[in-house]
Amino acid sequence: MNNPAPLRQHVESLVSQWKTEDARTLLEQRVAQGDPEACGVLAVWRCTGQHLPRDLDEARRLFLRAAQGGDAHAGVIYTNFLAAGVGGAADWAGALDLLRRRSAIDPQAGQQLYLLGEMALDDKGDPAEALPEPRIIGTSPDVRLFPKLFSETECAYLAAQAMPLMQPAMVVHPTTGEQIRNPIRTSDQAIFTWPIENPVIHALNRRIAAASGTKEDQGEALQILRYRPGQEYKKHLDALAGLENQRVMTMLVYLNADYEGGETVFPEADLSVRGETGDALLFRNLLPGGETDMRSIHAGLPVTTGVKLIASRWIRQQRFID
Ligand SMILES: O=C(O)CCC(=O)C(=O)O
Ligand SMILES: [Fe+2]
Repeated sequence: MNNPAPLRQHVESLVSQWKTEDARTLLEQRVAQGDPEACGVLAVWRCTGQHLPRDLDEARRLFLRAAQGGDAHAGVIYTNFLAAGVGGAADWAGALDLLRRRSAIDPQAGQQLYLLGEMALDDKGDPAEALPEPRIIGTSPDVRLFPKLFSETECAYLAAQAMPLMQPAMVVHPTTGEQIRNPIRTSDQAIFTWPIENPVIHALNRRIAAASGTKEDQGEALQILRYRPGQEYKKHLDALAGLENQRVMTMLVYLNADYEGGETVFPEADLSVRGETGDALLFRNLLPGGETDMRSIHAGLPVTTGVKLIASRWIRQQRFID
């Protein structure tokens, strides 16, 4: 009988001895024999680009095969890829169908179906009804606030999903492009990368895209930021020097309001914003000609009491592949 655990252990042990080629050959042999465990491991390698060139299409096929062989975790990732069109065409109806089937045994799937049922969505997962009209907060830079873009339930859901994933927030190093710790940004963050961007998070990303007049695939992964007392995001520009596909806009959604301090401020424009739960702040980081708008410099002031939670999405000029 096939016992999957030893394969994973064997592969890990080969990798730790720098025998990655042997591990890869073993996995590929087992994949050829239809071993779901091997499909699951290789899918993760293909998805992350660890040990093998990254290939999202191949990752998606392997997650499906692993799922068909009974790997529930691979099934979750496959559903997420299908909903968001990662590694192949999007199939929103197909993803909902998989969620429905899983909901019999997986409360997370049931919760997602409930939240999606509360949203008015079209057959692609886009908002089917008009979004709140934005209030213009400033014109240079362009800053607008969409009251209640997310419901209280959606905000609470994002916060709950993010909590177990919280890690110290990073910034991009200006010359190497690496993610580094920096006292400019002392909050914690959780990032909903593609494998964990479930259909609810995807539908919220589509709502952000619709409100900002952009395509969903221009957005970087949605991040949840948590600021405890004293934590802040010091003055910075979201546009980064040297990016070819620049961060044209930023959308911040306030997930709660029971804290003090923590305003989002634009010192050059003399603006200070404090959203209610579900309010979304959209601002432009670039001038119409594409250069960085230095007036878009902004900060999240230190929280003084309570905990501030926001969702943040940096939106690129064109399709963004992480
Ligand atoms: O926390 C805030 O209010 C600002 C967050 C921010 O600037 C960002 O996520 O880029
Ligand atoms: Fe920012």
